[in-house]
Amino acid sequence: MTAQVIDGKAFAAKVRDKVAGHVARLKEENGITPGLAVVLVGEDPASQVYVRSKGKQTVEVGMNSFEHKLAADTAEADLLNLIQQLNNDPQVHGILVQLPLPDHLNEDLVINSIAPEKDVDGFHISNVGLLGTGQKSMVPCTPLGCLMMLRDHHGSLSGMDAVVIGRSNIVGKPMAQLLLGDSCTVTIAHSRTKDLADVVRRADIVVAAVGRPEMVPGDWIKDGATVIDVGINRIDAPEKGEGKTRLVGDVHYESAAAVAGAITPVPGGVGPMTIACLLANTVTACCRANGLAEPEGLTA
Ligand SMILES: Nc1nc(=O)c2c([nH]1)NC[C@@H]1CN(c3ccc(C(=O)N[C@@H](CCC(=O)O)C(=O)O)cc3)C=[N+]21
Repeated sequence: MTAQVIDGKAFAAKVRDKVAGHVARLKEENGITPGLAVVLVGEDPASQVYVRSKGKQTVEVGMNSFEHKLAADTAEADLLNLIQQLNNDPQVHGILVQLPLPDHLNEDLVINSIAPEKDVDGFHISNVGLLGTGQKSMVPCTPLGCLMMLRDHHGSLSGMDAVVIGRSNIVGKPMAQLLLGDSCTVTIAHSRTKDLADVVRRADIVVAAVGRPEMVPGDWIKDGATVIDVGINRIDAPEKGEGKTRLVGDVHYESAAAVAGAITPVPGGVGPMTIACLLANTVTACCRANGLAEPEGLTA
């Protein structure tokens, strides 16, 4: 089987169009402009590029973007103060603190100081608990984007065998919760899993989120399975010239695409959906904050 390519870039553009429509309606009918605040601590160049692209897309869908860049040696109390200000700012409906934070800052403490209803990353313990108990919450962007693509491709996921490789709080665990919520039989595999190849071979849906370049080979994939590749790994590409690099996923694309039923590429798969879902979560948060009906098809 040669896999159908699930075009995350095109899907993300559709999600952004929907978001833009809701933003326009909020402005026109309610006089409200959704706002997203992004906090970046430190000068990591990759993070800077990424924060810039989030800000640009936020403005493109008609929302307000508030960027806060803090020095790498910012004191924890100062960061907590800023978050408190954003929590209290009625113009700000979503708050994202770019991770990872410098070592001297307590990530859990910082994340849990964000007002849960403004936590558009869905990382606050309240949102984690709400998701785990099937209650309305803010859902982490990357798993939400993966779920949207899976639902779009399959319609119902009920009864399917899903294997999530990776157990991070950011992707693996919430992804498993979402799949369970859609009535999949879910296995969470990780670095200590015995016979990982056999576990993956049973899966109708494979979500790879480990951050190890091309670690899942095609011969682990069941014929016709759907493969969602969350990994974004930059590796050397001497074939492109000296010092050149390229992006690869956690899945070995060519060999997996030869057996899978459908697969997401890297780049152009999960990555663009993550940002689109961040915008979607911001609109959802804005509607909830104002007691308005929330947009359909943009939440889990
Ligand atoms: N609080 C927080 N929330 C995050 O969601 C978060 C974070 N911190 N820290 C950093 C990671 C990374 N991340 C990416 C999202 C999209 C692409 C993306 O769109 N990638 C493009 C390729 C971009 C390129 O060419 O480099 C693609 O896959 O097609 C990449 C990386 C979100 N993160």
